[in-house]
Amino acid sequence: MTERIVVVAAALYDGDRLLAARRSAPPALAGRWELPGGKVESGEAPEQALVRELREELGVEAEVQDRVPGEWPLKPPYVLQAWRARLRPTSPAPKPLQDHDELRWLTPDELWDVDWLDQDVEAVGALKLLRGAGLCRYAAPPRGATSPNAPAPAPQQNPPSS
Ligand SMILES: Nc1nc2c([nH]c(=O)n2[C@H]2C[C@H](O)[C@@H](COP(=O)(O)OP(=O)(O)OP(=O)(O)O)O2)c(=O)[nH]1
Repeated sequence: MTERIVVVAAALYDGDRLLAARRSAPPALAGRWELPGGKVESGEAPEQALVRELREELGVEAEVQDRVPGEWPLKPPYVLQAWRARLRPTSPAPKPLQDHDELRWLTPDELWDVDWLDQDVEAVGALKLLRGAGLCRYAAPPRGATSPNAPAPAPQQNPPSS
């Protein structure tokens, strides 16, 4: 059986803004947006791989937090996993040093404004499953929509007074 190789991706937050990175290569993926990260190397823990990839690709020092529930198959033998992360207070700001040609910090309302890679649509949709204030506004895009916007949550109904 072929070995599975995990690609780790960061849901890197600054407050409630999520970092999206536009791929510059390979040609088939260039121009599409992803959560930055890369392949876990032999002997590496996923969290270590993510810190390394974020340092190499963006020049940042990141702290990896909790895992985003789920796992998304890529071209075999790769599978995508995502982790919530944030910048360490002393970290430089991210720059597109490797593999990317543009970065965007997306507010919750802008989350679906970029053309995510197919599996990232699933991964970004799963961010709503994370615990944490503000994140409950994230929702998966409607099926078939090309540039969906996450709907605002329904206003909370007050219970009827008796
Ligand atoms: N990093 C990353 N890769 C993703 C995502 N979604 C997705 O389909 N992929 C694909 C693109 C690539 O085919 C593969 C990861 O390759 P990569 O080029 O980022 O990995 P790497 O930095 O370790 O690359 P390399 O050493 O092989 O050059 O997974 C995502 O959100 N983040």
